Amino acid sequence: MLHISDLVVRYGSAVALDGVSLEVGRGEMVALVGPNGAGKSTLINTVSGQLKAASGSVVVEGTVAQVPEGRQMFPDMSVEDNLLLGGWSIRNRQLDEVFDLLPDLAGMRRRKAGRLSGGQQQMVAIGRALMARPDLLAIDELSLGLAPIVVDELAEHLRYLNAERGTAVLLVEQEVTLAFNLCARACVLEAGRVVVTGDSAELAESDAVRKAYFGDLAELADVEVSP
Ligand SMILES: Nc1ncnc2c1ncn2[C@@H]1O[C@H](COP(=O)(O)OP(=O)(O)OP(=O)(O)O)[C@@H](O)[C@H]1O
Repeated sequence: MLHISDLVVRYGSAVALDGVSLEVGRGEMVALVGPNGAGKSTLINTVSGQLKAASGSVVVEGTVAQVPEGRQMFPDMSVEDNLLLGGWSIRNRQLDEVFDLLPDLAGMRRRKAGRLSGGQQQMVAIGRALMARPDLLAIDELSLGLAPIVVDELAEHLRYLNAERGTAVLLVEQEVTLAFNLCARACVLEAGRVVVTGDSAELAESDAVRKAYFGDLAELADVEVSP
């Protein structure tokens, strides 16, 4: 449902993506990993339409919504009003549907977003993106600044969303163990190019991938990868 072909994106004369091709199937969860500056955010911002391609193509069959890096709440607005901002483009706003998927949000709907914990804000950011009823959810850094237990809970919500609604997920994630556990397939980017794309379980067992791209994360070989 997402077809990226030979994509080139530049910032002025600097090339951030240099001929990237990637496919995401309907209902598939794909992780995008790689070192700092590899082009992960650039790719996701191009998929969501915030950046323009210099050449190549991005085709999405359906709607895409992004959970931006840093969550980008309106801190003085309530959780509910933050969520409603995500539903501006559809007539029948989907608050109840989002509360079904993320029940904790219902209990905090009247609270100011700025008063919430980082994990709660991330849940609001996911809920806000879901208000657009996306076929593809593009998430830039799910775990950034969050405690592992909070991240596990968010990951469980994403698994549920994927299983129940068939929502595809493109996940940019620094925590490779999390990315590989959550997503059956992964794409490794480096310096604006795809180094390897494949089954997360196989990548986790690949010495070359571990040593070259994930430094000393040797425990990856022992990670159990969910189907
Ligand atoms: N607004 C910008 N103007 C100029 N160069 C940029 C801009 N944003 C990103 N870049 C450059 O583009 C390249 C890719 O950056 P990008 O943020 O997409 O990488 P990333 O993989 O998401 O990195 P990180 O993990 O640090 O967020 C880097 O060399 C970066 O310095």
